[in-house]
Parts: sequence; C-alpha cells; structure tokens
Amino acid sequence: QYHRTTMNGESLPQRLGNPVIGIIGSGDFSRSLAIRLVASGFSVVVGSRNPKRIPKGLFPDGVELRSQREAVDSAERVIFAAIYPEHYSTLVGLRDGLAGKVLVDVSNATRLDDGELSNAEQLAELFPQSRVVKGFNVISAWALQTGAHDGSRQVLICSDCSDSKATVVQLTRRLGFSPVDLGGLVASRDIEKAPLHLFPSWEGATLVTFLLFLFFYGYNVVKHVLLPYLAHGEHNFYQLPLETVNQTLPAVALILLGLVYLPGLVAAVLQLARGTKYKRFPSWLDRWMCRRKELGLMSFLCAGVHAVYSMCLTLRRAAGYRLLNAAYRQVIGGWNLCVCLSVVSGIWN
Ligand SMILES: NC(=O)C1=CN([C@@H]2O[C@H](COP(=O)(O)OP(=O)(O)OC[C@H]3O[C@@H](n4cnc5c(N)ncnc54)[C@H](OP(=O)(O)O)[C@@H]3O)[C@@H](O)[C@H]2O)C=CC1
Ligand SMILES: [Fe+3]
Repeated sequence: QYHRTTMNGESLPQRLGNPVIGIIGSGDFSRSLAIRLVASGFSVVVGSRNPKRIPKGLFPDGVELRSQREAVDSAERVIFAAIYPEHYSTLVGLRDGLAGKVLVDVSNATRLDDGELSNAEQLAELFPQSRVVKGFNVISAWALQTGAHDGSRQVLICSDCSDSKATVVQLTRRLGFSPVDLGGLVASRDIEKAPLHLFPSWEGATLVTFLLFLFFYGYNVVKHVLLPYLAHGEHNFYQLPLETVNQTLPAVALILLGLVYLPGLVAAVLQLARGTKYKRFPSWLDRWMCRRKELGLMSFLCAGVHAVYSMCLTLRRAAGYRLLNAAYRQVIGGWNLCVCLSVVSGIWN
C-alpha cells in the first residue's frame, strides 16, 4: 500500500491493483460493507461527519476513517452512500469531489405507495455530474458480513450509465454476490420496494392454498356439521377445530399437488398444438410454471400437518379407550356405573 497526497498535504490511502472504495456514513451498513470489501481485497475509506467519534475496532484493520470530504477525494471511482436518503441533501457540499464518480445508492423505500421519484433518482438529481447506480439495498448488513447464502445472493442493480453499472456489477461479483442488471435508473423504484415485499415468490402459492382451504373447510362444515345438525339435530360442532381441519388438509394437499403437475401437461399440449417448442408460453402459464416449487412445498406442508393431526387424533381416541377400560374395571370392582360413564363421556367429547 502506498499513499498519495491531497492539496493540503495529507496522505490518502491507495493500493496498487485494488481500487480504493469510498463509503459515506459509518453505520451498520457501512461497517458490514467495509468488512466485506476488505475481505475481498479492496482498500476502503469511510467518510464520517465525525471520524474521531467512531470507536476503535468497530471497523476492521485496513479501513481508513476520514472526513466525508477526504473519503470522497480518496475514492478512485466508486463511492457508496450508506446514509439514509433524508440526509442526502447534506452531501451537496461534496458535489465537485463526487463529479464523474460512481455513486452507489443502497437505500430502501419505507412505503409501498408510488411516490414520483425513487431515492436513487433524487440522488441523481442532487448530483447531476455523478453516475448514480442503485444496488445492494436488498442485501442486509448481516448477509454482507456472514457471506451470501442462496436466498440472499442476488443484488439488483440499475443505472442510466452503463459503464458505471458494469463497474458495480463487477464489484458485486468480487464480493461473492450475483448481480442482476435491471436496466435504467427508473427500475430503482421497484428495486427500492423489493425488501418491503415479504417472500414475493410465495404470494401466489399462499393465496391459492388459503382459498382452497377456505373452500374445502366450508364444504366439510356444511357436510359433516351443519347438515347433520339440521337433519337429525346432531351436535358435531366440537369437530370444527380438529376433525374438520383434518378432513380439509388432505384435499388441499392433493389439489395443490395436482396444480404442480397440471401446468406441465398444459404446456405439453400447447407445444403439440403449436407444433413447435420455440415459442413463448402465455404469461399466465409462465408464471404458473415458475410457482410449481412453492405450490409443491405448500402441498407437502398440508400433508405433513394432516399426518401430525391424524396421529394426535388417534392418540386422543386411544386415550379415550383406555379411560373406558379403566371405568369398566372399576364398575366390575363395584363402582357406580353412572358416575363412571358421565366422567368418561365428559372427557371423550
Ligand atoms: N442496515 C441494513 O441492514 C441495511 C441498510 N441499508 C441502507 O443503508 C443506509 C444506511 O443504513 P444503516 O447503516 O443501517 O443506518 P445507520 O443509522 O446505522 O447509519 C447511518 C449513518 O449515516 C451517517 N450520516 C451522514 N449524514 C447524516 C446525517 N445528516 N444525520 C444522521 N446520520 C448521517 C452517519 O454516519 P456518521 O455519523 O459517521 O456521519 C450514520 O452512521 C440506509 O439508506 C439503509 O436503507 C440497505 C440495506 C440493508
Ligand atoms: Fe389421510
């Protein structure tokens, strides 16, 4: 590592071959990103409003803690803005230092409703001479530190400057994540909202499972509880929380399993009818095919819960028989039959 100097004679970090990356802000995200960057061989300069206040040991060795201005000047090409968007305007004094550099916006939206401009677009308006790239907002500080695992590997990236985007894409790969290029900066509106959607790919499967459950539960309530009550005055309402649910679950599981296999058949028929497989499926079929894994796992979940329920219900019945047996023995032994039976029937129901 060697040092170059600023106009006022201070030395700034730089390492041959590995560009110096700047990070503005010294919070959770900044710290985790710095750890990851250093581990991947980059030099890092963190720019804080008050670098002296940062406790020793918070950032790993190899990270320089400087003022915001110095960090911006030291960073060769890429600077992360790891601060909340409300504070972007406090950086306008650094405009000249940031000119021509790649400014990465990592912020998230706080609400789902459609505002006009995304945080990244507002940052680009504040710094027209910088190249704003959106990225890393879908990666938690925790995932940055512990390393990427399957679900959190993807980093959604977009920018209006393709060169700068390519730089961030490359950087993302070196950090061990999978970059996904979503096009121009306007895509940042969706990217910023991505973390607000909980398990996005599960929405459809969960809704289908819920609706199927509702339908079959209703059917079973009518068939096994309401009709016997209306026809013969039978009181089967105690079945609602356990038996009826347990009758519903296998039906839901089987239909869901059918929904896993059905789109494959539909697709095959469609290909035969079209006489070619080199044509896109209609989008509804495409989406359905992409959700087969979730549907299958939901089916498995219902079947699993059904198995557990069935086992518990059988155990409950077995306990009932044991009790009946005990009552019988006591009657033989001279107990009052009426007392025993009333106790047993109370527990049985
Ligand atoms: N934490 C996470 O898991 C993730 C965070 N993000 C995004 O990263 C950004 C930073 O988040 P996070 O690190 O958690 O937040 P923190 O609150 O931990 O850190 C924010 C930092 O901003 C700096 N800052 C600069 N200017 C101001 C100002 N005017 N007022 C207050 N603070 C200022 C502060 O550093 P200093 O005092 O040194 O100047 C502060 O440490 C956010 O936009 C967030 O959406 C994105 C994905 C995940
Ligand atoms: Fe069964």
